[in-house]
Amino acid sequence: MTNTSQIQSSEHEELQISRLLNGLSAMAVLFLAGIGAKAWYAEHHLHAWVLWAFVVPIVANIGWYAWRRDRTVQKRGLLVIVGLLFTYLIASGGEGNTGPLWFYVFPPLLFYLTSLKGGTAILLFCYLLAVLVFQFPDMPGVSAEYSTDFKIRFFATLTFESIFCFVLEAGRLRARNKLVALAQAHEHAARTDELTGLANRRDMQGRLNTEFSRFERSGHHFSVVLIDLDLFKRINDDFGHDAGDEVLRQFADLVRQMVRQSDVAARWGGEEFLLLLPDTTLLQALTLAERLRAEVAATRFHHREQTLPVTISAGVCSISKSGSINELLKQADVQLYNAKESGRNRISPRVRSQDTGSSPQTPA
Ligand SMILES: Nc1nc2c(ncn2[C@@H]2O[C@H](COP(=O)(O)OP(=O)(O)OP(=O)(O)O)[C@@H](O)[C@H]2O)c(=O)[nH]1
Repeated sequence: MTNTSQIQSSEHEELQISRLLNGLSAMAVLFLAGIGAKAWYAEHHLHAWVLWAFVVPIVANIGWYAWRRDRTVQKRGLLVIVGLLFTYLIASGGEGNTGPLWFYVFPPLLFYLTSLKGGTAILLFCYLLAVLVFQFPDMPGVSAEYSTDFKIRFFATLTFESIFCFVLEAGRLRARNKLVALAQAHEHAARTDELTGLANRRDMQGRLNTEFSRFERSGHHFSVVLIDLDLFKRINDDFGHDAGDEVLRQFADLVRQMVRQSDVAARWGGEEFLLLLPDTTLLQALTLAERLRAEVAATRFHHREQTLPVTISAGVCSISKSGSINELLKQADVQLYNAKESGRNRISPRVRSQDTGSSPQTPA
C-alpha cells in the first residue's frame, strides 16, 4: 500500500527546499549586484561585469522554476551556476585575492541539495579544480596567485568544514529517516486491527467514503459483504478465549487469500468482518461470499490440536441498491440478520448453491 503520509512529508520537504533556494538565489543576486558595483568603483571593470553577468542565469533559474515548477532543474541549475561562480572567484582571486573565501558556502549547500555520496563526489571534483588553479597559476583563465600559507590554510579549513557538514547531514538524514519510519509505523497501527492484521473499522470507513465518492463521480459500482462468525460465543465458552482469537486470525488469513488485491477486508467489530469490493456487482459479490462461506465450512480450524466448528453467515449489498453508505451498511446488516434467522452458515440474499452446491442464481 502506498504510504500517503510519507509522500506528503517528502513533498512538503521538497517545497521547503525550493522556497529556500529561491530566497538564497535572491540574496545572491543582491550580493552580486552590490559587490559588482563596488568592483566597478574600484576600477575593476571586468570583474564587475563578470559578477553582474552571473545575475542573468540566477534570475533565469528563478524564473524557470516559477514557470515550470521543476525542482530538479532548479537544484541542478543553481549548483552549476554556483560551481562556475566559485571556480571563477578562485581562478581570478576576486577582489584582493578574497575570492576563494566564498567557497566555504559550497559544502553545506551541496550536502543539503544532493545526497551524501553525490555531494562528496562533487566536492572532491571541486577540490581537484582548486588544486589545479593553485598549482598552475599560468593556466589559461587563471589570474590569481596565492601564497603557500594561504593555500595550506584554505585546504585545511575547507576540509574541516566539509567533514563537519558531512557528519551533520548524515545525522540529520538518520534522524529524518527514523522519524519517517516511526510515523509510518504509527499510521499503519492506526489503520490496522492488531489481532488479525486486517484493516480496522476506522480505515474501512475512510475507504467506504472514498469508494462512494468514486461511485458518485464516475458511476463505479461496488458491493459490500458483512460477515459474522456463527455462534462464536460458544467457541469462546467451549474452547477458551485464546481459541476464539485463533479462529479470528485463521479466518482473516483465509479472507486475505480469497479476495482480490483491490478488495478491502476489515474487522468491523468483535467477530464481524466487512469486505469492500470495488467494481463488483451484487451477483459477483454473492459469488465471492458464497465461495468464502463454502471454504470456511470446509476448512479445519484448529487450536492446540483441537478442531473448532466454524461457519459464517453473511449479508451482501450493492451500492446500486442503496443511496448512501449508511443505507448500504444497514441493508447488509438486514441481510446478515436474515441469514442468521434462516439457520446460519448461509449468505443472504439467497444463492442457489447453498441449496444445490451449484453456481449462484440472480437474487430476487
Ligand atoms: N476470542 C474473542 N472473542 C471475541 C472477540 N470479540 C468479540 N468476541 C466474542 O464474540 C462473541 C459474540 O457473541 P454473540 O454476539 O452472542 O454472537 P454469536 O455467539 O456469534 O452468535 P450469532 O452471531 O447469533 O451466530 C462474544 O462472546 C464476544 O465476547 C475477540 O477479539 N476475541
